[in-house]
Formats: sequence, structure tokens, C-alpha cells
Amino acid sequence: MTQPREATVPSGSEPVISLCGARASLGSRPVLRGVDLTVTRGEVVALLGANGSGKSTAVRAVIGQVPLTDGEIALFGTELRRFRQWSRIGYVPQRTTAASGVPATIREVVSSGRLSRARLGRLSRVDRAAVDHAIELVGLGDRAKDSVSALSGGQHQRVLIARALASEPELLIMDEPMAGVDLASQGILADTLREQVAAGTTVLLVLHELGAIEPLIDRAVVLRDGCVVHDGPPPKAMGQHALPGHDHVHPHAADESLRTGLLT
Ligand SMILES: Nc1ncnc2c1ncn2[C@@H]1O[C@H](COP(=O)(O)OP(=O)(O)OP(=O)(O)O)[C@@H](O)[C@H]1O
Repeated sequence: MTQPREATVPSGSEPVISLCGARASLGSRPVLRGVDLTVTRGEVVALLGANGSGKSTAVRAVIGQVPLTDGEIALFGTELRRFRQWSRIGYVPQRTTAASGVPATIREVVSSGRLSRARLGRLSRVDRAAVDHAIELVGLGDRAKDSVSALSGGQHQRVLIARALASEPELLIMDEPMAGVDLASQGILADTLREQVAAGTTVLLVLHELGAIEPLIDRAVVLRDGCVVHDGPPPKAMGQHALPGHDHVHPHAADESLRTGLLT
């Protein structure tokens, strides 16, 4: 078995996600053009970049939804193609309007996130308690029997996050969790994330702007045209100035500026 290269991993830290020279195409278009990215245990990493820079494709490649044309991905030190322990990972996809028409209750949707831990597809008492806990975490305890089709966009997003949390994952991957979410729900999501981080969960977040979760972010990786153009401290300018149309310039090294063009 070939071991993934771990060139960017600090010594002593355990890699949870490693992408090495990852290349992927959608249709005939090369979307990832040699991405190196490592997330170690307990880290909270934001994946940033302009629309179309490849952020969603990168996280979808990590969970095996987009095949690589070249390079390697490993999860918890195991090559992706051999990896089977999906209950260790919670994934919140980018929101689509199609998701809101599901005729199911909040508890049913969140329960589906626990099935990866259930034996023979049946939820035990422990499983059901974990589902209820996940619903409580996102502040929807009193709505568990409500249909998800009756929820606002922000509440719906909270359900998707509860679904990801139901398996008590060690790694949480979220694609634009705050997009289109009302301020009250943003606050609840930030609190939920803070609790997960405090409990040691490793987190990879696709974001457009850091906003309320900026204090939680250990490291930011910025993609441009399918390549990593920054991997280090979160760009300070983002929280205040990440408005559509801005091309961001912020300090990179002492005497060097980095133009991220995050939203252009
Ligand atoms: N099925 C597809 N076929 C061809 N091209 C696609 C397909 N899906 C996405 N793309 C293109 O691939 C590029 C990368 O898309 P991706 O969704 O990864 O970017 P992103 O950085 O997540 O952008 P956004 O912030 O808009 O979500 C975009 O230019 C997009 O138009």
C-alpha cells in the first residue's frame, strides 16, 4: 500500500485529511490543478476563494464524490479508495433549493445521519439519544416533529448540520454553512461549531467570508483557479471587507502583499 506524502504536516500532528497534488476535472474543464492541503487532528481550516475557484470540488473530492485525475487523497491516514469509516465524517453539502422539498420531519432527516453508526439499519436507544442531542445542539429541540418543508432557509441549514453531527463525527466538513442563513441561525451555528471545536472535532469549512466564526479558524487555505495561493493565518481583511466585487489585498509576509481576489 502506498503511503500518502505528508510534506506539509508539522511533526507530531496526525493528518486527518491530506490532498497531495490533487487534480480533477468537471466535464472537460480542469477544476483542481494540483492542490496540496493537509488538515491535522483538532484543526479548524477555512477553504476560501472566489466563485468557481474549486472549493466545493475540493471538498467533494475529499469525500469521494469527485474522482481525481491525478494526485492522492487520504483520510485518517488511509488512502481514500480504501477508506470505509464514513461514520467518522460529517458532511454538510452546499445548500440547494432542491433539498427543501423533502417530505420528512426534522427527526427523520437528522436520523438519516446516524444510519452509518446503526446496526442493520436500525437505530438503538443510544442512536436515538444521539439524534435528539444533535437536534438540541442546533436549537430545534421543540420542532423535532415538524416537517422540514415548513422551515426557513436558516432552520433548514441547522437541520443539515444536525444530520452531520448525529454520527458524532471526528471530522466535520461543511460547504458554505452560513450562506443564506439569517443572523439568528448564524449565531446558533457559530455556537454549535464552537462546542464541536472545544470537544476536539477537526473541521474543514468552505467559506466566502469568515464572519462570526473567524475566531475559531486556525488556518486559511485560499484557492484560485484550482490552485492553493495562500495557506496560513486567516486573511485579516476578510471579516470586514469581504463584499462582492472586492479584490482582497492583505499582508502575507512582513513586506509582501497577497492578492487573493476572494470574491472576484
Ligand atoms: N458539472 C460540472 N461540469 C462542468 N463544470 C462544472 C460543473 N460543476 C461545476 N463546474 C465548474 O467548476 C468550477 C469550480 O466549481 P466549484 O463549485 O468547485 O467552485 P467553488 O469555488 O466552490 O465556487 P462557489 O463559491 O461558486 O461555490 C466552476 O467554474 C464551475 O462552473
